[in-house]
Amino acid sequence: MTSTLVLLRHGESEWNAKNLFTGWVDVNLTEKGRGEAVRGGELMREAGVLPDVVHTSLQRRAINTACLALDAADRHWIPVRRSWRLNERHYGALQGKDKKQTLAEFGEEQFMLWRRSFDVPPPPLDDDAEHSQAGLPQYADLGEDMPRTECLKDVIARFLPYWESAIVPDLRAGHTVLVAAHGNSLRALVKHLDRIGDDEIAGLNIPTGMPLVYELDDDMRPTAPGRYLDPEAAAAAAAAVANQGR
Ligand SMILES: O=C(O)[C@H](O)COP(=O)(O)O
Repeated sequence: MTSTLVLLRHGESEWNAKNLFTGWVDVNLTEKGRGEAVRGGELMREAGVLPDVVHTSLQRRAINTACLALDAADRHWIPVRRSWRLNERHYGALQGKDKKQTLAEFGEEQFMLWRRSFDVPPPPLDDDAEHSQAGLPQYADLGEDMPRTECLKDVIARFLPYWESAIVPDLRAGHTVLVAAHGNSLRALVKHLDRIGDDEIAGLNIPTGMPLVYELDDDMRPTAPGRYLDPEAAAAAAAAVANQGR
């Protein structure tokens, strides 16, 4: 038996539009981002890929993307589960900083280490800093798990327990599962599914609002490479993500 997994990065956010490092800052979708989410749902409906259950992060750009996409696919009524483990990578002291200015200030090598290396996190964000999430009610239960910065390795470490304990059981039950999340939490999942190496993963960029569909076997291994429902638009949008800051 195979099961179907659909990955959907949120549509364009207000800080994507301003080219700011966002991470755990809870910004909303832009009008364009809302349109991308609706289009993502239409693509799912047209392809007959109809989620039975949705998992989202605790961040409104992913939550609202899931609502808009599911509404467009006539699947607004399915059960929903949310976890901080699906949140965007915590971008540490870079949260709120302009990507272009950061590149100009620190240079290409450091910029890419912070943005795409596997295991180099940006400097941590102080709890009393403007863009800190420390003390927010949605994270009150995290205790020691509350990040102040993360690299992709850290994201994988906090994402995989949720994958195993919450998403895999839904897939094993035969459900088509939608995961509505973020550029780097989805890079973590794609790295795991496609067994992408720690160095190679730097080249993977996930576009906003583009459903990416996997068929998984009983061992939760992809039977074929993941396929974007609109491959041309996805390739162009992924290239735009890669070029942020330039
Ligand atoms: O948090 C952010 O700034 C974005 O959602 C992802 O940014 P990145 O593509 O620069 O990692």
